[in-house]
Amino acid sequence: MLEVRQLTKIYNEQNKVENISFSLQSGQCLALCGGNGAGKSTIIKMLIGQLTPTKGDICINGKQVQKDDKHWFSFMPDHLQFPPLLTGYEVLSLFGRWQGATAERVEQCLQLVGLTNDQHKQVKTYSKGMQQRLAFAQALLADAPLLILDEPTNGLDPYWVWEFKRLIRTEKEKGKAVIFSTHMLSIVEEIADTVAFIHQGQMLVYDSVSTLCQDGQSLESIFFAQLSQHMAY
Ligand SMILES: Nc1ncnc2c1ncn2[C@@H]1O[C@H](COP(=O)(O)OP(=O)(O)OP(=O)(O)O)[C@@H](O)[C@H]1O
Repeated sequence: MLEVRQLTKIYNEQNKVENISFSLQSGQCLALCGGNGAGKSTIIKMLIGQLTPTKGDICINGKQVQKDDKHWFSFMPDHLQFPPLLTGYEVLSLFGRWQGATAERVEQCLQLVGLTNDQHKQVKTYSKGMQQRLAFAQALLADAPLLILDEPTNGLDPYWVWEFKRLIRTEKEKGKAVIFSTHMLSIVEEIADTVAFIHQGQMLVYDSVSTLCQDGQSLESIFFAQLSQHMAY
């Protein structure tokens, strides 16, 4: 459903993301991995139309995506600032109104992320993990074919990381495609079908997780091996 070709953003000579190509089918999950400053958020910002690519194509079902064409994805940013005085329920209802979600869907999403009991508390009283779960609920509201999540497990405790993985599997079973960025490679091994390893704006590895890990190697050891090869030049 999604085809990305030669996606490039040149901020300046030192800071750039170049020639990123990948494809994604419905029901599949792609993880974007890489160190700090590798280029993951830049790729995501180009996908969601927040940054104009220097060059490259983004196509959905064979058609080039236009800058303001947003109905094909739901997005969870890495930092989502909520109005602090509103309750969780009020925040999600607002997002629901913008996205055309029903009141029932709002309640369903609050329940999926475990915030039903806290829905009438002001967001300023939420912990970091609770705010992160509210941001995830916001991305689940709409019925878009692709979920794009920027570091969705930041601040989640082990139980909610486990729940996040379960929810993503459910979205995949419903036919949703998922792209997420993360530093947590164990999560990638468990829920992603393909992985792109970005280093200094270049895609060093792009392959299926099962192929990469077929000899029992972990993604961590595979990526470190790639990194040391790359740094040796
Ligand atoms: N607006 C900008 N102007 C210039 N350079 C930028 C800009 N935004 C990001 N960069 C640079 O582009 C590169 C990629 O940054 P990006 O935020 O995409 O990395 P990331 O992989 O998401 O990092 P992290 O894991 O730390 O969030 C970095 O070198 C960064 O300094």
